[in-house]
Amino acid sequence: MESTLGLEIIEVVEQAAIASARWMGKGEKDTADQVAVEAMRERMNKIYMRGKIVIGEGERDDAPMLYIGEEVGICTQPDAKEYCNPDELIEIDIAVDPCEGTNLVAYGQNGSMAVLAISEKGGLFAAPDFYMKKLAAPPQAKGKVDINKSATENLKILAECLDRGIDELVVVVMKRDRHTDLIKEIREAGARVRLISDGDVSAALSCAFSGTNIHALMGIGAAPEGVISAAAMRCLGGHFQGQLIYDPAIVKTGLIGESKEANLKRLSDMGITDPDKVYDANELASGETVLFAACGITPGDLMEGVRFFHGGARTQSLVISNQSMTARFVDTIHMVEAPKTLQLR
Ligand SMILES: O=C(COP(=O)(O)O)[C@@H](O)[C@H](O)[C@H](O)[C@H](O)COP(=O)(O)O
Ligand SMILES: [Mn+2]
Ligand SMILES: [Mn+2]
Repeated sequence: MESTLGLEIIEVVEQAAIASARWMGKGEKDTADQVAVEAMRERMNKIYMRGKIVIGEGERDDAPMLYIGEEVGICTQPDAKEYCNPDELIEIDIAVDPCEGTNLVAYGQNGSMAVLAISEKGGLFAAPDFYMKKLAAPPQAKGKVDINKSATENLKILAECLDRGIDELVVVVMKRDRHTDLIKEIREAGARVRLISDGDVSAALSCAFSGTNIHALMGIGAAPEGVISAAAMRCLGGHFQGQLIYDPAIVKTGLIGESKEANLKRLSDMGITDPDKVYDANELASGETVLFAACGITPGDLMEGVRFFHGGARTQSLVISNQSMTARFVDTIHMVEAPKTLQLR
């Protein structure tokens, strides 16, 4: 599945990132998101593939593009019969977040990216738009830290695995009221906390790379982003666990506004029999083939943001494959017209 797909999806995230970056710092989060969605979809529909969106835009708000269930790829288009035989292609599932960190883009802050994950049909957990309690950590701690343990215990384990003191650990936590106790506990255990306003995919991913000075992600973010993070962490051999959060009282925000009972019913209707199950990366991204691609919109810990210049733009992306066992950083110059200069770095 992946030989040319791995290359094409770089362009998919690049185009989304470039489109969104034009709205960087303009205070218009919806536009920054919408243009990324349009650009991602347009480029995706040029790929010779039979894809279906399993994690996409607005599960419940009737999003017009990249909605869950939308078929994407040139072979799913109305005139497809003219140039491709869909029966020759395997069906693939796609999870997208064309603008992960819309607030970050709108306010010119670091850490936003265009991102997607791909697997064969059924290879990605079709998470509902619920919250997810997450624990991400470097490969050395895989299977040793545990989301069921306290933050204090996990920090002790992490320090041992990384052969450093707890005071030499940095944990990323989203700055939310629901994390007040967690932040207190991490600080009391001796570790340092890096609070982020948005963008926990970038934080999870950063745990897999030493040199980012990020050693764990703890706390509750969105479930779809958890699946996308898990896809990358599975390929990178990092630790990732996620547990769905369905009780509005725990998250203390309006996103899952219904009652706990209604949310439990919704999970049961989806066939989720154990709502409290802790999923690991292999379960959230269980496919034989898993591909992940991201392109920085604003600068981040792993990638540069989009930089525009006269006649073009420069992007940095990351494409990860569990088949070729590669994590490839791709630096691209996009030439809209002949540029006056092309800078080497
Ligand atoms: O920050 C995020 C926003 O993503 P997006 O809407 O695509 O710009 C994500 O990384 C978070 O995982 C998540 O969506 C968030 O924690 C849920 O929102 P909130 O209720 O504000 O915590
Ligand atoms: Mn997001
Ligand atoms: Mn988004």
